[in-house]
Amino acid sequence: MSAVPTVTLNNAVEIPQLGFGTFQIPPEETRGTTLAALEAGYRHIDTAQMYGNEKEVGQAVRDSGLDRADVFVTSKLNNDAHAHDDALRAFDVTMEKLGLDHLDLFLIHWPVPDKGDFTQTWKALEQIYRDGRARAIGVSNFQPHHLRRLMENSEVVPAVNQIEVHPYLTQDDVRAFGAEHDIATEAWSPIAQGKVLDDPTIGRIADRVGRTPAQVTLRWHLQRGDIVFPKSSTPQRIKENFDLFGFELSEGDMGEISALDRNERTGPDPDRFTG
Ligand SMILES: NC(=O)C1=CN([C@@H]2O[C@H](COP(=O)(O)OP(=O)(O)OC[C@H]3O[C@@H](n4cnc5c(N)ncnc54)[C@H](OP(=O)(O)O)[C@@H]3O)[C@@H](O)[C@H]2O)C=CC1
Ligand SMILES: O=C1CO[C@H](CO)[C@@H](O)[C@@H]1O
Repeated sequence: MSAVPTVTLNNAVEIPQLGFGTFQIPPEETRGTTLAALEAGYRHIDTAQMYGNEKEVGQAVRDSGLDRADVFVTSKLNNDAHAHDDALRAFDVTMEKLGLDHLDLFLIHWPVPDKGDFTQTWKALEQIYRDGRARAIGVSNFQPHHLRRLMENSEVVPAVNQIEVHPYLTQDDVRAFGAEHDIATEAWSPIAQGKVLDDPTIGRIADRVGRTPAQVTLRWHLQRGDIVFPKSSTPQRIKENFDLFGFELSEGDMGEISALDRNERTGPDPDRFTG
């Protein structure tokens, strides 16, 4: 099994560049599916209060027999808990559900406008970070204007910004802003929930390198330097999506895939989403 590279976050914490996503895995399946991912070699699990499966993710991590220090666990704050004290309480509930003594990364899930000022929410996350209860804190679905406002009103720079990125939505501007400010980009829905897998360009490259369209797409993300966590409930795909380290895409392949950008989202637009 090849070792997964890590990305060094702006506070020196190391995060495995390839992880496992758990959105839409029903709670009753989450323990088994997450254990299958850990068994396949994944050491980074992405969940959220919104996904309703934190308890089962925590159960899988605890039942895996792995050292806690060897598994990187992320969760995200719900949109209805942005008030400062609500955020602190919601974090406590997350930790109770997970049954873990600390979290590796805690994110503000969305910069929702009507649920309180996210700079106040961020102060709660800073407190959690300073108390050592989360090793790193970050945001999700923030546009550069949200990040600017956050950084003007806070001390800790977010370690990551988790945004939708895939070949049909390459997000060059948000990623460039992150790179400039040492905020790592995490790419959610990295295969656009399957929508890019029938793309003829990706198919042609996959045929040429002898890999699947999903592997080619995930490899494209890794070579761009982003952090990814594809979701699958299918045992064979869980393994397939982890097997990304025995091949490389050429500069030409990378360029062709990046040129597929058509600014097409599978999820909500952060400037319109109200939670
Ligand atoms: N911060 C945020 O706002 C968001 C964060 N996320 C995070 O990102 C993770 C990944 O994104 P997600 O939206 O789940 O979408 P993905 O892009 O990871 O796609 C998942 C879908 O693709 C299918 N699939 C997975 N692997 C393969 C494969 N090798 N071949 C063919 N089909 C495949 C899965 O089917 P099957 O399961 O049946 O195998 C599932 O339907 C989430 O699970 C979540 O952790 C996601 C959305 C928003
Ligand atoms: O994490 C998430 C899962 O997907 C949902 C629908 O796209 C998002 O709203 C949410 O942020």
